Amino acid sequence: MRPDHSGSLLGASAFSIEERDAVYRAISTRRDVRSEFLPDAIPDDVVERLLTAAHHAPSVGFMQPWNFILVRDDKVKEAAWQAFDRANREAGEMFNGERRQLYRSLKLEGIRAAPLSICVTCDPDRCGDIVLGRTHNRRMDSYSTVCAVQNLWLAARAEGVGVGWVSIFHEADIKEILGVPERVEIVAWLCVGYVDKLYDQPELAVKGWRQRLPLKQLVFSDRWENSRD
Ligand SMILES: Cc1cc2c(cc1C)N(C[C@H](O)[C@H](O)[C@H](O)COP(=O)(O)O)c1[nH]c(=O)[nH]c(=O)c1N2
Repeated sequence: MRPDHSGSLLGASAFSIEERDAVYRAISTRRDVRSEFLPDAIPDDVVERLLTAAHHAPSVGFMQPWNFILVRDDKVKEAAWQAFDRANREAGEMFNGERRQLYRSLKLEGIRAAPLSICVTCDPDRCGDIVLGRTHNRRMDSYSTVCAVQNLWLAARAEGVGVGWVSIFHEADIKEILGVPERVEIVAWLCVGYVDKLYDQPELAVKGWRQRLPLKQLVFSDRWENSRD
C-alpha cells in the first residue's frame, strides 16, 4: 500500500483567553490523588477520551510504544496492593527517625479505592530495533510513554477524574500479576476515579514532606550554573 501523503496543515493561532486559561487551569490544579476516590464507575466514553488523549502524546519516531491495561478486577487490584505494601515497607526502612515516621504516615496509593487502575507499559520493540530519534538514547521510548501518562492526567483533570501514579513496586511483581512480557517496561500504575475534592497544593507539600522549589532556582542562562549545585 502506498503511504498516505494527503495530510493538510491546520491554523496555529493562539487559543482564545478562555481556552488558554482552561489549559493552564488543568495544569495548575492537576493533583496526584491517593485516597479521595469516589466509588462511581467511570463511563466507557470518558475512559475512551482519556485513553485517546494519552494516545495523542508525542513519541520518539512516532513509535507509540504504549499499551494500557485496564484493571477493574478486585482480585487483581488486591494483588497489586500486596506488591505495593511489600515495597512500601522496604521503602519505609530507608528513612531514619522523624522522616521514617512521616513517611509511614503518608498515604501513597489508592489502588483498592479507585474503581479503575490503568497500567501503562512501554514496548521497546514496537517498531523494530532502529527507531528514529532513539538511536543515541534508548530511554526515549520510556520518556514518550511518560508523555502519554501526562496527557491522560491532564485530560482527567478536565473531566473531574482524579489520577494517582503509584510506582512503589518491584516491577517484576506487577509484570507477573498482569502477565506482562519480560521485555515490556511497566511505566505507571495509575489509580483512576472521580473525585469531589482536590488539594490546592501537592499533598506531599501539605503534609510537610517537601515543598515546591522556586522556579528561579532552576532556570539557567546559556550554561549550567555550578554555583547553584
Ligand atoms: C514518576 C512518578 C511516580 C510517582 C508519582 C509521580 C510521578 C511523576 N507520584 C506523585 C507525586 O508524589 C506527585 O506528583 C508530587 O508529589 C506532586 O504532587 P501533585 O502531582 O502536583 O499533586 C506518586 N505518588 C504517590 O503517592 N505514590 C507513588 O508511588 C508515586 N509515584
